[in-house]
Amino acid sequence: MKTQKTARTAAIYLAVNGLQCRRGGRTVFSGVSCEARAGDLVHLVGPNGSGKTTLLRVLAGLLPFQAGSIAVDAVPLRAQDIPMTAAFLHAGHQNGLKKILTLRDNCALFYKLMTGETLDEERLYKAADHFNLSLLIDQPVKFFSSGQAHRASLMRFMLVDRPIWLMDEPTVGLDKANRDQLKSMMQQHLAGGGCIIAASHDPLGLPSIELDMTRFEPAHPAEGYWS
Ligand SMILES: Nc1ncnc2c1ncn2[C@@H]1O[C@H](COP(=O)(O)OP(=O)(O)OP(=O)(O)O)[C@@H](O)[C@H]1O
Repeated sequence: MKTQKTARTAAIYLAVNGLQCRRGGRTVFSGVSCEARAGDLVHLVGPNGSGKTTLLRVLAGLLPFQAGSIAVDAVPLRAQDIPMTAAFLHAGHQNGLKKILTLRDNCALFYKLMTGETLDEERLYKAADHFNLSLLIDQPVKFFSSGQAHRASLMRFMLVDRPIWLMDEPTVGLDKANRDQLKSMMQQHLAGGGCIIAASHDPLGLPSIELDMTRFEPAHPAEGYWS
């Protein structure tokens, strides 16, 4: 097994400056500035529609931005760099699991796509055990409950090593035991020098820097709506 390079160093530093994003012909936010260093958890808060998911998707390179800059360790990300950046791992509302495949095959596919390498059993079971999914490893994901599928999505953070985690509502649908497992996974990542940007209406139960997205809403939020 080739050892994955550990990208987590004390140097990791995400700087977002004056970011603006327009969707559907209207400005969702402008002037978003924040920074996260090794060990920082940035908690995005704000009511429905305030732009939390949009910001995470912009950082993940899934949506373009119209003004401002994103830099990792002082290296600015240009639009064309973002899909290939090794810095981020994003989990959005959609879990990205192939329903017809087993959990094992989903993880192997994800790992191959992210690293180009073959997933080994030790890494697979370590992540599955953490979210109590080992007994389901050979089940097609279509038979999973929503909480099990969400845990399957979360366990992928343990499969690959990316310094900056982008998590959209990571606690949703988790029972108490699995919320604790999520918290310990996040804690380990932060202690290892990673950083996390997480959108959540729930408290995350960890020390965090709060970023209230309502600060960046346009002055006339209805401008540009279809009706
Ligand atoms: N595909 C889209 N096209 C155009 N506008 C969109 C699209 N998806 C979302 N929006 C708009 O972007 C704004 C921000 O939405 P976003 O999903 O980022 O909010 P959020 O803070 O994550 O909300 P929630 O708490 O409900 O998850 C909303 O006003 C929404 O209407």
